[in-house]
Amino acid sequence: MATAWTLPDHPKLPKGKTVAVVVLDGWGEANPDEYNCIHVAQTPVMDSLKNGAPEKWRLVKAHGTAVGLPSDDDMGNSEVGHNALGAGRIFAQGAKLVDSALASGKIYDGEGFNYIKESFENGTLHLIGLLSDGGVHSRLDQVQLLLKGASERGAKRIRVHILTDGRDVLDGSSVGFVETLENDLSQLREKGIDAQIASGGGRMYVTMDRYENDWGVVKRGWDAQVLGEAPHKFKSAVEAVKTLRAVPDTNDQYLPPFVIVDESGNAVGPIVDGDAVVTFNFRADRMVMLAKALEYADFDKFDRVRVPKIRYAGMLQYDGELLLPKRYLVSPPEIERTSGYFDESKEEYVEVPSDSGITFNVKPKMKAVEIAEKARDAILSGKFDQVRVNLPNGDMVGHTGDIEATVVACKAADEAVKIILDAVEQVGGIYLVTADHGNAEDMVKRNKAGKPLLDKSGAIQILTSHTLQPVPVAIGGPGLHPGVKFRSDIETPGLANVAATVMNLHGFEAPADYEPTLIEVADN
Ligand SMILES: O=C(O)[C@@H](CO)OP(=O)(O)O
Ligand SMILES: [Mn+2]
Ligand SMILES: [Mn+2]
Repeated sequence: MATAWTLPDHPKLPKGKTVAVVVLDGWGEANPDEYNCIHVAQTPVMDSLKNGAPEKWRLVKAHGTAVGLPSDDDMGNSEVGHNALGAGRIFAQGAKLVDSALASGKIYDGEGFNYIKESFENGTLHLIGLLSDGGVHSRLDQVQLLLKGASERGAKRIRVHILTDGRDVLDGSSVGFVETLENDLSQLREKGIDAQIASGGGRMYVTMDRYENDWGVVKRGWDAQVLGEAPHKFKSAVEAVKTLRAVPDTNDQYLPPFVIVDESGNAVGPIVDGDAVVTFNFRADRMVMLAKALEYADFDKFDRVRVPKIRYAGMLQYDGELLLPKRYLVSPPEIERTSGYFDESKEEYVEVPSDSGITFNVKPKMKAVEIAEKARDAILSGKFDQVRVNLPNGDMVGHTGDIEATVVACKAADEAVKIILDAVEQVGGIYLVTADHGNAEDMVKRNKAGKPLLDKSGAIQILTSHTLQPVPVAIGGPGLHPGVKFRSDIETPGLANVAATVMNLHGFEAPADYEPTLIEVADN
């Protein structure tokens, strides 16, 4: 059925104003202290927006159930935050869909599981993914349930290929996750199932690259997982992670690839013809490159050396347009009628490539100025009704855990906002500034009372991850109708309320099933 895209006119707000939607990545609101890099940094532009509270500045939820995650203990992330921003409604996201499918057992009735199950009799089941309870890309408890479910349904030989995290969870937590998994696998072995960890590596250095930034990352994983080859060989994964972490300047995110070998030095779990493979991340962006390597017959991104004939399924389908992978255990959320990409002839996408091969604390300003100048030019061109821009600094530098660098990053993002708002001013436009989730506003792990936690050596525990904090939404600009202000009757809005708000700023009413707009227009 053709979708009707026509929106009703807004009864009071005019059309034709250029609207700039600025999304600050990893920019939440938290108590001002020394671990709040946004507070420590000089951010005069964002500070002045905040002075517009409560009518022109407010907070919205960017985590948990407000963005379709299983619980309010789940921090926000880019995928779910941008989905809520674009969809204007709350759809259950990957994490939640997998939870439901596992709880109901439906995951085992689906086409995807039945497909891989064919290999259980004579082949090995390989599980590849991020070993963590971060809940951004994957969750350990889901892997544990899948191991149990698959072994109860005939998997006799299982190999797990782990990627250590340290980005959504504390650095150093890899050891505990590996110990937990080893314990589960040894229980399976007691039941006569040949189950072991076969390979591993840190997520940012092995396998989980994204946007085709560096295929070398995926190749390192391929060599270990498929070919059974890696520079480091260990008898056990606990030993591997402990030994590799002891090398100065290493961390969970960047552990080098390793394989587990048997008494004779042979890799215990290369992927061979007849095996089944499941990539257990539910989030797509950092698994889709491996999915291509596993599934495509024609593939020229690196030399795969040996391409095993396998039955492969993703936890979810990672790319709905490429239908990749063809088989998957759980169907991804069906998000329709979004305010996102729908007409190539009317939209232009510009990517300013990030520096590659560095950790962003080395260059915390990133390409903020370049990005802001592109946005400025787009606004000044008069060609676009809406210019949407993402400023990555707070998040990408926040993930490094480097507090000083994150302060520099926040200042750079603020300066970029200034360039964009100045352009809005020049064209008589409107701006809406928000963020997709928190990160830079809190760089330390805290106890329930909010006190920073110390590690054994008395140092603070650095928080590299996103947070549970709300994010700001600010509106303004010379084109904003003078009567527009934030409503006070929506008590706990979230990112999903932003889409209807933006539609109003363009002079339209949002579809009835969208989450309500944040603004009202006072008569004057
Ligand atoms: O880097 C990533 O993959 C995630 C954290 O795991 O961050 P974001 O959601 O901001 O992309
Ligand atoms: Mn983000
Ligand atoms: Mn992030």
